[in-house]
Amino acid sequence: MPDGPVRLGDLLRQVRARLAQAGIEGTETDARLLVGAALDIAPLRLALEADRFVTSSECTRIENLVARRAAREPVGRILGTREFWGHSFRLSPDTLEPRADTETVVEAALGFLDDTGRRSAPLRIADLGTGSGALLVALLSECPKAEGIGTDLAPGALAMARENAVAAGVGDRAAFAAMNYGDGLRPGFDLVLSNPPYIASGEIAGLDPEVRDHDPARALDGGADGLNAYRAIAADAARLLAPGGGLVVETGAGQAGDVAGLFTDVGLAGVSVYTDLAGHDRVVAARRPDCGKRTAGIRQNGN
Ligand SMILES: C[S@@+](CC[C@H](N)C(=O)[O-])C[C@H]1O[C@@H](n2cnc3c(N)ncnc32)[C@H](O)[C@@H]1O
Repeated sequence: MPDGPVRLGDLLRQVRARLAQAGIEGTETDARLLVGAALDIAPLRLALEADRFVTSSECTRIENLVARRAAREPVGRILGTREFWGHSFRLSPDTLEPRADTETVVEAALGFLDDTGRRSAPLRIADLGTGSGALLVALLSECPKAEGIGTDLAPGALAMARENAVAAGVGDRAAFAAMNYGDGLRPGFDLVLSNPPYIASGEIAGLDPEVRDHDPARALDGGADGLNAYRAIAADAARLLAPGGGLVVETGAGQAGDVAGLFTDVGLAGVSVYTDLAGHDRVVAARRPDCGKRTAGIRQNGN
């Protein structure tokens, strides 16, 4: 960090160089978020103040945050919050930091509701392994008459999810409960969502430090082949879903085909795969057949 007076624009460039040296990609966004937080300036406004001088106490605050990021702590952990679907989610050591790719689950679920004309209808939604509550809160914020329940094994995650639901203005329609996926839930859900742990146990040691050292192990570890959670959810899906109800899950790299097979094996219909913004298979969706009624299938992106 600089010894003498420095302008904000120059300091931002120095922070980016320091983060790049530490092997971090996406330094522009990280630098803006960290410097913006230290100065209490919205990241998008920093460019407007590029010529102003940064005081030495401001430099110290920035240095503290940048040193943590250079040691590979994720920005969301440093700031204690992460944006998801336009809402701010507080994080704790018990919660996964929600990822932008997971918004594909929200898009697929909303596409399913729109295809069946139910986005504005009274709905029951379950989010299995809710973490920070990201998926449930996003869906409730888009579906005004829906109510939902998020489950998790981590009590700290459930407390944080509850807080996040209240902050997002959907707390009166959200409940949270400790259980193994949907084991203790009554049947009849219109939508079941999950972004479960899906990393194969043996791959966890090789993950980036941001993930391996900062996301809770329980949020990552999907067992020997990474598919344990999908087996459990598939086995309970026909019980949990109302006829015509949809199941939408996030999947990891190379897992979509296996998960689609698990869903087909338990009699779910309309099994479809959605890709994320990078073009990777990211989500598998299916529905419980609705005997006698005509319901739309779940679309693949772009169809
Ligand atoms: C990958 S994280 C997803 C968190 C959040 N849904 C999101 O998308 O950001 C998986 C979550 O599942 C929870 N979990 C792990 N095993 C579970 C189980 N057997 N039953 C319920 N939740 C579980 C973890 O505690 C963690 O919060």
